[in-house]
Amino acid sequence: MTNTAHIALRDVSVTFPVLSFHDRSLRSRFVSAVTLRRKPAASHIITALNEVSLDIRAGDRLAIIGANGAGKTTLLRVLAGIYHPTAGRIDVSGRCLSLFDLQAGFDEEATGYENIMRRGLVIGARRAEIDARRAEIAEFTELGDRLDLPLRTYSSGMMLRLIFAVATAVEGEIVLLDEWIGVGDQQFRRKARQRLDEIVARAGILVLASHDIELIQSTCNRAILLEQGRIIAAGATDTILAQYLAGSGARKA
Ligand SMILES: Nc1ncnc2c1ncn2[C@@H]1O[C@H](COP(=O)(O)OP(=O)(O)OP(=O)(O)O)[C@@H](O)[C@H]1O
Repeated sequence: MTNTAHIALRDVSVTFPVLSFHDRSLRSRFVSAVTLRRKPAASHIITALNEVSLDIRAGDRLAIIGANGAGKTTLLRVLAGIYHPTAGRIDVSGRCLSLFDLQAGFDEEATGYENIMRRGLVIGARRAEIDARRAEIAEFTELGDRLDLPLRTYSSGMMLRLIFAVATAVEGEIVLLDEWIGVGDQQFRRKARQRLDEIVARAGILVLASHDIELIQSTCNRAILLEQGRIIAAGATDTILAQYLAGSGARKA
């Protein structure tokens, strides 16, 4: 299953039209209504990704590197199908397992067990698959009877255990990840890291968006450097990391 995964992006751009506070004000909406302007025009267009072209093939462990706001999360969301490109084209062959956007799909009032299903569906699993793995997921969380209680009664560490257990029980040929390795207490963290290593080893493609240099070096064999939504460098991990670190040093100096 691991050698057919492939992702191709051609000139992919993602823009967000943003209304300022003024545009959203009652007065502005009233003026729009009486002048029959349907919607106030967006006062800013934020370009989160700008003509990104990229091929990711089986065996690639790709790091997405860049400063805050460079477009890393946006690119992960495009790969996961959460955002559609405003322009350009994306082709993904292979099943994506999205291990980012941690809070998505959870309901505070639902029990741990109910949330296992909700979250599983959000990250791309099928209902039957989650049902079949329910006991295994529950065991991995080590939360026992607390899984019958509503999520609002959980500590943040307990919540992370649940998120992690669901995420890593699902198979994916393409694994999309950001830097949330440090889950839970020391004992759980060891177990989590081991589980994550297994998933990455099985996946055809790993895409990791991170600021964690050590994690990138130990996990990835390729990297791209994003700046203001554009790929400004691509190549071997060490080369691209060196370029990024030299650039961020220069920015601070
Ligand atoms: N929903 C949105 N609406 C408007 N602008 C957005 C939205 N999401 C992202 N942006 C903008 O797009 C750009 C890229 O954001 P993104 O979250 O992809 O950056 P990032 O590289 O992941 O940053 P960080 O390292 O800080 O997490 C930023 O300028 C951000 O403000």
